[in-house]
Amino acid sequence: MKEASPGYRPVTIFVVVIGVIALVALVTVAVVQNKPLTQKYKYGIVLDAGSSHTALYIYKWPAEKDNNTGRVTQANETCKVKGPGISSYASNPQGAGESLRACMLEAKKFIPASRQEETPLYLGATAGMRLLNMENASASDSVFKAVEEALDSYTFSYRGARLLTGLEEGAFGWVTVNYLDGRLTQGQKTIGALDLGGASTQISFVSPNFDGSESPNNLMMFRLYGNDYNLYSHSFLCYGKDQALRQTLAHQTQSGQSIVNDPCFHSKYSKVWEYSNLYDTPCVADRKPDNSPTNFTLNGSGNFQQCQQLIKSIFNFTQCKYSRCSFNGVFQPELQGSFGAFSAYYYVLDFLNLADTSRVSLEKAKDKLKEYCATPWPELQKQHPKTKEKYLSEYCFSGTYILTLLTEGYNFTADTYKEITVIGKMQGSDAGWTLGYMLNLTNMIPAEAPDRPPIAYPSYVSIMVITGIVLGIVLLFIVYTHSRTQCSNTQKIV
Ligand SMILES: Nc1ncnc2c1ncn2[C@@H]1O[C@H](COP(=O)(O)OP(=O)(O)O)[C@@H](O)[C@H]1O
Ligand SMILES: [Ca+2]
Repeated sequence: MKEASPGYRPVTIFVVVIGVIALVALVTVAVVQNKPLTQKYKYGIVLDAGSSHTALYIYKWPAEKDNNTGRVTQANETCKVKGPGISSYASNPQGAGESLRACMLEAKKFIPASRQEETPLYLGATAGMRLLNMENASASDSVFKAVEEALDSYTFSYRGARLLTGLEEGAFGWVTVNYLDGRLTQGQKTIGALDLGGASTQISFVSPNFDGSESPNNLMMFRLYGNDYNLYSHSFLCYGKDQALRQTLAHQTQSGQSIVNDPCFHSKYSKVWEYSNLYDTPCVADRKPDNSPTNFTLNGSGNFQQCQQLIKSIFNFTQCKYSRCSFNGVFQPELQGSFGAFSAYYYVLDFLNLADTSRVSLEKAKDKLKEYCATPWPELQKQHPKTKEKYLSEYCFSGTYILTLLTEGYNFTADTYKEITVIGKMQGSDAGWTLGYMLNLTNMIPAEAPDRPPIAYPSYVSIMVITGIVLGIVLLFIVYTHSRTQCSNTQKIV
């Protein structure tokens, strides 16, 4: 009877124990390395309240990687708020809040209900509100209040609406493009950022000798993933393309004339401007001529060179109290490295087919623009029947403004112009300050390099292979001894 039960020998038990340990190790390593198996996302919302319009961006990142590297991306197409920017609601602040409704409802539809309460919601306003604040501080306060009340009424985690400083606007644009390009985690060379808006424009880059000592107001210091950056950044208020255009118009209407022949607009183009409307911005208000008629008529003459001369007149190159300046007495260190140019740089240069700077040199761009500006307005309208008339009529001015700003203003040369990449989207996310702003406010870019994965990849693979082999041997061994025991028992019974 005793022999009938299969007696396990100590060596068998030992091997089985080793097998179980190996199995547990295998499962543990696999779980630690690959958790979780299904991807879950967290979300964040940023509203960019620009001078010309407001846009809503939704960002998403893997739920388990709040604090990890380069994983935040734009979740869907930008929602463009209908109507003008919030700064245009000075006389109807409630309207500013209500205008955001459609995009907020779209965000509610897009973000899973279970995530909405924890989803941070920010609104940042830029140069349009900076101008309104200068012009009429109580009106800008009312607009902010109305917008805050509206945003606070949604299920998201509302974290405030505020006016960004020009320095922040420039710096967060720089963070965005470098983050999306994966340049921050390993401390690679960064790229500079060029942002062109309607009311202001920003330039931001790291320059080797810039430490802020010459011009502390242009310094933004970052410590990201264990690397220190002394970023130079400047925002030129009134040098976004809409306000720059107004400056050129102001320049041409100083004697209160009723007709202006403007080289930055196409021949046979004509538009009536009200003096009160043109000068209704702090960028030119103090230059309003005393005895002007109510209106003036702008007639285009379509001449690139003359347009460039006119645009140069809005830059002041005479005074500079620093070792070097861009324009208007603003310090700018030596240009350094590559640049990414986005927002209106992209809209305009893309439309004009000048965005590929590696193929279209600065000289070629000027030639093409010369030809473009010389195209009569009716012909252009025929060629682009679907393009918004306001944009279409202004591309000659905007293109000329961009080339003049870059070369005369920032001192880009034919050589350094090639270093500019015109960017619409990067890895599916729009370039702009919003992503950098959210990453900063949610502390999603750690100051120090993040921890490595629990086990380095080569060790992980080795552990898996060795345990796999051990397990295999153990199983074979068990099967072998078991069948032998069975076999000898059978023989004995027989
Ligand atoms: N498709 C387009 N073509 C040309 N210009 C555009 C297009 N879309 C937007 N813009 C312009 O881009 C600029 C965006 O600036 P915005 O962000 O509103 O202002 P700011 O950054 O100065 O507060 C505006 O001048 C707007 O008219
Ligand atoms: Ca902008």
